[in-house]
Amino acid sequence: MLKVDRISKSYRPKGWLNKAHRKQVLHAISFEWDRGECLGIIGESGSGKSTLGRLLLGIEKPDHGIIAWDGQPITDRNVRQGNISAVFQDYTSSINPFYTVRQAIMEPLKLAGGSPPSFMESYAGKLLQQVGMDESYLDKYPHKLSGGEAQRVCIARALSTGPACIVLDEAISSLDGSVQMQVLELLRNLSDSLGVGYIFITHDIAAAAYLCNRMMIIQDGRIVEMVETKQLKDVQSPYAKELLRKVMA
Ligand SMILES: Nc1ncnc2c1ncn2[C@@H]1O[C@H](COP(=O)(O)OP(=O)(O)OP(=O)(O)O)[C@@H](O)[C@H]1O
Repeated sequence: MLKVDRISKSYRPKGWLNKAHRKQVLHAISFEWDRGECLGIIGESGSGKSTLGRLLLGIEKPDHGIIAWDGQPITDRNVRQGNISAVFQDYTSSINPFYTVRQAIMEPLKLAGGSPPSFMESYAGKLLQQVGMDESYLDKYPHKLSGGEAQRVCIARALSTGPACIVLDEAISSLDGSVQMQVLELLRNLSDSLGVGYIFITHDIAAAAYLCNRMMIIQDGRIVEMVETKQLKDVQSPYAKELLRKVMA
């Protein structure tokens, strides 16, 4: 289980001559994520969603507070490995252009070490099938893939280490409408078949409602509401009500 305990984060303003105070981006964020669950983190641009995502992945450290996986600090690479992985919005820069699909999918396992090459050969094909692509893609390079296919490859790569949790940061935002729906369906099916859970970071409350069982709504780096998706229409905070109103309009 992932436990986020009163984390805060600030940044120095950009430009090293800029003497303005550090900007507080996250304020005392606390929540828990349980195995198998899909938690949506919803907020408008600049609310701190991606910053929170980077902290959850241990890419950056909070100024204060602790993020722990089964009681161990997430900043420890060994704790993250095999437990938590990520899919980002920009699938084009997520895949090394000189890697084949096979190499891209196997990259995390190779970095982790310990898997024999013969296993990785057959495993790459299996992962590709799990995301709805056939093995003919294994030797293709990323520029030959559509956006939806490239994002499926990123999902296969995120699955390769058998994580319990995948952090999806605006993972469908760059895809066309119908492809977004296909990827959402794929994520739902993978959760049902493999038991993998998600932290789904998005500005798109409708997409989150489709995939997530619970939603955390953040505004200016603060949690304003934590709500079960089935109770979404009963949100209390004016900000969450306004977000919902925009979707309904
Ligand atoms: N490395 C950084 N250095 C300085 N400021 C940063 C840095 N990363 C984020 N910020 C600032 O933190 C605030 C929150 O950014 P963040 O990207 O987390 O928001 P977001 O909700 O994900 O927005 P978006 O959906 O537009 O990406 C913004 O004001 C941003 O400029």
